[in-house]
Amino acid sequence: MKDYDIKKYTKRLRKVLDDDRFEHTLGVSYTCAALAMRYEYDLKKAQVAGLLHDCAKCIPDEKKLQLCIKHNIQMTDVERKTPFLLHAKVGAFLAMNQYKIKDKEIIQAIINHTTGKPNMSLLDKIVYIADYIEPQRYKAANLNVVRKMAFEDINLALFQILKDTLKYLTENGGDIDPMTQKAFEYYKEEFEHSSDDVINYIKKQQEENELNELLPN
Ligand SMILES: Nc1ncnc2c1ncn2[C@@H]1O[C@H](COP(=O)(O)OP(=O)(O)O)[C@@H](O)[C@H]1O
Repeated sequence: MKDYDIKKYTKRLRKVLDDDRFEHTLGVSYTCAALAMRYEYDLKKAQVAGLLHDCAKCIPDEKKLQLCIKHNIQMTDVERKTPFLLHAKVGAFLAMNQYKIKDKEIIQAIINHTTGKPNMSLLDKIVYIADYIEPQRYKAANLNVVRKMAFEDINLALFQILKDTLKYLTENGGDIDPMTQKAFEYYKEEFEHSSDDVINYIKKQQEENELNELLPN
């Protein structure tokens, strides 16, 4: 197994992230580890990917843009207009160059953690989902359902998060990176009956008397 110095990464992150982001980062890392246990993925790699996913989050937008130009990191039009999205690519760059991460799956998972993408790897899915469900999160739609679903059917949980994120972004205006829509379409095709699956899943939970308030009668 590769040697990842989790203590050292954590120490550095404590310095470069604000308090809330640091707490979120720890939550994501532990949730990644829990999902990795469930889906038999390498625990250390999942923890490291979770730990580093937001390592560029507290860099000001202007600086992120400069770093992309300086290091020839390709930007899409949406990223140029909405530079907070660049924390994913800049984070992957820092993971490689400052944290000396060489593992391609970890780097890819950092790149994909904000928008998702079609045909995500298991680690991509673990980080993307952990970012949404980690214990400190409280605002997103259907959180209780998705938290449980994530440990029962990872693809269904992924699909539901993509769907709820697109709904949230559409309702709240602003630019939407088309990659999330592409990811949604990809997984929608993969489960032709996925909407039914999600509704059936929620109904089952209702029958178990756990989540009564989530569906209209
Ligand atoms: N396709 C997209 N286009 C624009 N914004 C997006 C897209 N997907 C996700 N976001 C938004 O990007 C923001 C940052 O996401 P993320 O990287 O997960 O950081 P955070 O941990 O702050 O939520 C979130 O508010 C999310 O709603």
